[in-house]
Amino acid sequence: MTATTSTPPCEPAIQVAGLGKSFDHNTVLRSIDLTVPPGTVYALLGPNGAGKTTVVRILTTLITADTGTATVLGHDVGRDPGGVRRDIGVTGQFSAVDELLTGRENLRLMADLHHLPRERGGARAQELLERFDLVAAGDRGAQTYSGGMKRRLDLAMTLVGSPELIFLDEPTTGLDPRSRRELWNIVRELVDEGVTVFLTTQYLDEADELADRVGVLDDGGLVAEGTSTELKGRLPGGRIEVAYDDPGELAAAAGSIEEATAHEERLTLSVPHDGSLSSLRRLMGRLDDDAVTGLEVHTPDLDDVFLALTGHAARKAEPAPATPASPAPARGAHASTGNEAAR
Ligand SMILES: Nc1ncnc2c1ncn2[C@@H]1O[C@H](COP(=O)(O)OP(=O)(O)OP(=O)(O)O)[C@@H](O)[C@H]1O
Repeated sequence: MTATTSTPPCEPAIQVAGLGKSFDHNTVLRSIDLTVPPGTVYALLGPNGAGKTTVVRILTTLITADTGTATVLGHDVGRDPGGVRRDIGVTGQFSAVDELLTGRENLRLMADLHHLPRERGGARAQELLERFDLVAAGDRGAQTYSGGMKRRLDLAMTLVGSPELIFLDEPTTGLDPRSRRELWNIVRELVDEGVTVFLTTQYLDEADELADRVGVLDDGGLVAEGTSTELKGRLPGGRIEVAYDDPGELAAAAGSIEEATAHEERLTLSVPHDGSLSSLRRLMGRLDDDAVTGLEVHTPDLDDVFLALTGHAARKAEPAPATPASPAPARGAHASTGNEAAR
């Protein structure tokens, strides 16, 4: 499957400026700005209640913003919601899968909603069952599926219409580690095919693994934005520890690398490091192979970044039971697929 690309290559897939939203007197989003280039993954990272789903709901035209502007694939979300809905796919926190139908029937239903001719719809369902490793289970009722299988089917249903941009709202919450990895691989494949992905997550490792850019949302404000490496690079504390056997060699190295600190008692040299491969390479080029006995890279992780930026911890991946705790809403409930948005 290849995503159709109607957006000119240089135009951002998503462009948001000054987006604000309040519910009654509760200000949920305060002037959010962000840009997502086509064919990339943007992760909106934040704890429960930060406002992530509200951003997704505005960008997918389910609700309107109070202030600011947003364009999605060139369509203004306020003036041309139909254009947005036509070109996107959305997989929400609650599954759109109808458990009374088989996997194949769910996919065919989506194909019907996209007005695919019958034969084409059948072929598309088969193609997606194969792609999502659901062929063996395709003719079984979806109520017999594991949490990971349901999530894969849900995403497959979103892809029936070959959207060029997909929104994934907390795609792996509640999945076990293996199912999370499977889903990550699927997301990577989609991006390789040119699909743009906007995902929300509470998981630092998910943002780290998947995203080209990460926006850190806390209490309705974007407190930082950048690549995962850039965000980590903002923190002091990244360093490379180089070990020696010979105090003379250590002293010589400390003399030649001015930003380094020698720890004579443990025979190590500590060199500040921004976490990039290039700075590691540069340092390696300056070390004497014969003198060095070991090397360790200490890099701050996104958890450190989050704590430093917000003053509180985000959530670490914690495998939950494979079956989602919440029942699936009836078909037609909000924010399950792009097609839902279109109805
Ligand atoms: N329709 C609504 N009416 C009133 N308040 C709402 C509504 N939708 C969201 N909120 C409030 O907005 C805030 C942000 O909610 P949102 O669902 O966007 O957060 P989130 O970051 O997606 O959280 P989670 O990770 O728990 O899904 C919360 O305080 C929530 O109670």
